[in-house]
Amino acid sequence: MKNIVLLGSTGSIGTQTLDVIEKNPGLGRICALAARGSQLDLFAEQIRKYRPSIAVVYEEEAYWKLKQRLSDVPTRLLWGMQGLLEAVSMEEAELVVTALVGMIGLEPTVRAIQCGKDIALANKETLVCAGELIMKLARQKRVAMLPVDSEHGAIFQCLDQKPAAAVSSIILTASGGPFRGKKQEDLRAITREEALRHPNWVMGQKITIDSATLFNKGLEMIEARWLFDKRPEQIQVVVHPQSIVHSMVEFTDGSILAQMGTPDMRLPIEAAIAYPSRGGQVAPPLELIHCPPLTFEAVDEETFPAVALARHAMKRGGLFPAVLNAANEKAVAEFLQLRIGFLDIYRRVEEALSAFERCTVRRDAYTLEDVLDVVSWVESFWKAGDSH
Ligand SMILES: NC(=O)C1=CN([C@@H]2O[C@H](COP(=O)(O)OP(=O)(O)OC[C@H]3O[C@@H](n4cnc5c(N)ncnc54)[C@H](OP(=O)(O)O)[C@@H]3O)[C@@H](O)[C@H]2O)C=CC1
Ligand SMILES: CC(=O)[C@@H](O)[C@H](O)COP(=O)(O)O
Ligand SMILES: [Mn+2]
Repeated sequence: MKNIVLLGSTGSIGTQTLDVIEKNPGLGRICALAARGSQLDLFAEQIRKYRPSIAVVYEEEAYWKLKQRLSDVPTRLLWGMQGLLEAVSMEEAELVVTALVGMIGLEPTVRAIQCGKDIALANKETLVCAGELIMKLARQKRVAMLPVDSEHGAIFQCLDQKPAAAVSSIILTASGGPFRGKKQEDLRAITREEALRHPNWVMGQKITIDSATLFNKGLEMIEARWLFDKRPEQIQVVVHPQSIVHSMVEFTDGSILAQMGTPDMRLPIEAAIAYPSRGGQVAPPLELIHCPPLTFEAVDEETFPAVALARHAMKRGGLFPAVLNAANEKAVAEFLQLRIGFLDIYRRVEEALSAFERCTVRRDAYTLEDVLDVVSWVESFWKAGDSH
């Protein structure tokens, strides 16, 4: 039984994590919950049900509302970044599930590792922005980095106990998203609703748009590079529209190991929390006889330039992946607010990378503060773009 801090408990990964724990009573005990504060009814209900020692709501206004509503509950309520940092540092915590969305997860993840807590990592943006720094710290602190992202969970299982020198490449599978088979002209008038309709997974809005642009796969390439300590050239992507093979590892002898399962996030969530054991059945098993044919095809990088942009940032290294990620976060938020079109997401990320190229010298080593400065740099870059 692990004592778990769950950051982002009201989201898609957060609610599925709670479902996994409920279905496996021996797996874990919730000692802290955190959310932003946009779904106060659900968050209050979770606090009443799990009675964590600490509950954090990021927004101050939401905190005051919650404090009134939960005056009869012994849970300590906190707010803001300070609250998140306090939750991940709590003495009793053993495992932190990072299921919040975006770069906001960076500081709490770093603090959790500094405090020696194992990490079940869903929040891929943190590794994209600061993977080198985070993995180095995790090695120093002997902290386990357990991937929740379905592809990385699959690779983690394929790599188990294999010597690093025997691995030639990592093959990430991509569903291809809702617009697979379309050309650039078709993407010009894509609506928000069309982009939010993922063919295989029901997820939060930000990652669903990332899957539609294929930036999700770009971010996952960088996530895999750091999690599994591989060179950029060793990370490949193949489109697999059925999302049944969750990813693969190719070995030096040409043999490929794949991990398969129904497309249900409760499986990788459970594998991460239960590691090194395996939990009970939390999702419908894969019935091979009823599976659709499993197909594989190349990524159309001309129509979907996200993979090439991410590969460029990954090879460039240093703070470039943080720029890619921060610019993508801004662009997706604006697309969701109907302020920019679908193709503008690629344009804005590309412009941010080019502008960063012109204004900085390459720095291979960077600090957490440098990464946070990149967020401010992207903010200013954005404002300058808006005023043109
Ligand atoms: N959903 C999926 O199937 C998968 C998701 N991932 C990754 O997991 C992460 C979470 O994704 P997903 O669950 O889809 O996202 P959702 O948008 O569904 O949920 C995000 C969660 O984070 C919380 N949150 C957001 N900002 C803050 C903040 N500042 N402080 C505290 N909590 C905050 C939200 O709280 P509130 O409800 O109050 O806004 C919510 O609980 C992402 O990094 C995503 O890329 C990876 C693989 C699959
Ligand atoms: C479930 C999960 O891990 C998502 O990251 C998923 O992989 C998105 O699908 P795409 O392959 O379309 O990006
Ligand atoms: Mn994924």
